[in-house]
Amino acid sequence: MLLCIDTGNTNTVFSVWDGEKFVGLWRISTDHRRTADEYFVWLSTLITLQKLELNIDACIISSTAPRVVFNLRVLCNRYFDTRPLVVGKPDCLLPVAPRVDFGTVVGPDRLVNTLGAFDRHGSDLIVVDFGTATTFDVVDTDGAYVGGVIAPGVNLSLEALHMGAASLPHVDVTMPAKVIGTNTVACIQSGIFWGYIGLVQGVVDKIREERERPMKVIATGGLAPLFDQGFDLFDAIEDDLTMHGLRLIHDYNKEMGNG
Ligand SMILES: Nc1ncnc2c1ncn2[C@@H]1O[C@H](COP(=O)(O)OP(=O)(O)OP(=O)(O)O)[C@@H](O)[C@H]1O
Ligand SMILES: CC(C)(CO)[C@@H](O)C(=O)NCCC(=O)O
Ligand SMILES: [K+]
Repeated sequence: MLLCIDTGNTNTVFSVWDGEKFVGLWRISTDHRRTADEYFVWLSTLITLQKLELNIDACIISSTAPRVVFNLRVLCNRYFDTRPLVVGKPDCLLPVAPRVDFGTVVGPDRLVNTLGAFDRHGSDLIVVDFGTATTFDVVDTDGAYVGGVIAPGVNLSLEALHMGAASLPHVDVTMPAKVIGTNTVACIQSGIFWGYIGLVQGVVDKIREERERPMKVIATGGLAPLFDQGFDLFDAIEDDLTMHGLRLIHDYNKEMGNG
């Protein structure tokens, strides 16, 4: 069975592919100080609680936080007796290479998302990920990542308002009933919600204009459903896109006789 690990800047998600489906999905906050032993105690407790019989014999990691990888590698070596594939490292093969400026290190989450989305939806895609950052990844006809857009994430923007302005409280994002807020919280919620609707719509339109062709929009990340309430922004929402991409990359490496 394959253990897939997706480390974002805020959360790290673990899931296991049993050969037919993903079993279990476990989320822990990202912290580079967490040791292999800590991960294992946490993970094995949850696996036991769910009465799952897991035989992990392969691991793949995507991490947007480079410092976290060391301890995740130790986890895979020590507790699962395997050498993990790490997306973005030279010894992890990708079905198609990204086409970006020389020397650019593309976020591994973006590479994984684009490969996952290309497998399910074919070419000419815009993948929108509502994570710590809100990213737009453009997928070309051959499935290659050819660039995109990085904007601050929704929760990061809310946090920044609270941090930077003494009288603004911390607010959770929701869809406000009206655009014009009549109290501070409603004003912030409106700014964030309608601001991001406008951001997504505007960026998608601009990308389509620049590419001069129709492009499907695939959304992923915890907040994607919130921004889809009746606005027709996305052709599909897939909460398992990153896990799907990780599994594909693992299978591809196996096919190529790598690891
Ligand atoms: N209504 C909501 N308001 C605030 N946060 C929400 C809401 N719904 C979901 N979330 C958050 O979305 C997150 C899940 O999203 P996701 O895993 O895509 O991104 P992340 O963990 O924040 O970022 P990263 O992947 O960069 O670490 C959860 O942390 C959850 O708290
Ligand atoms: C943009 C984030 C933070 C989104 O998770 C991540 O993909 C990242 O750190 N990327 C590196 C820079 C780039 O993708 O061009
Ligand atoms: K993510």
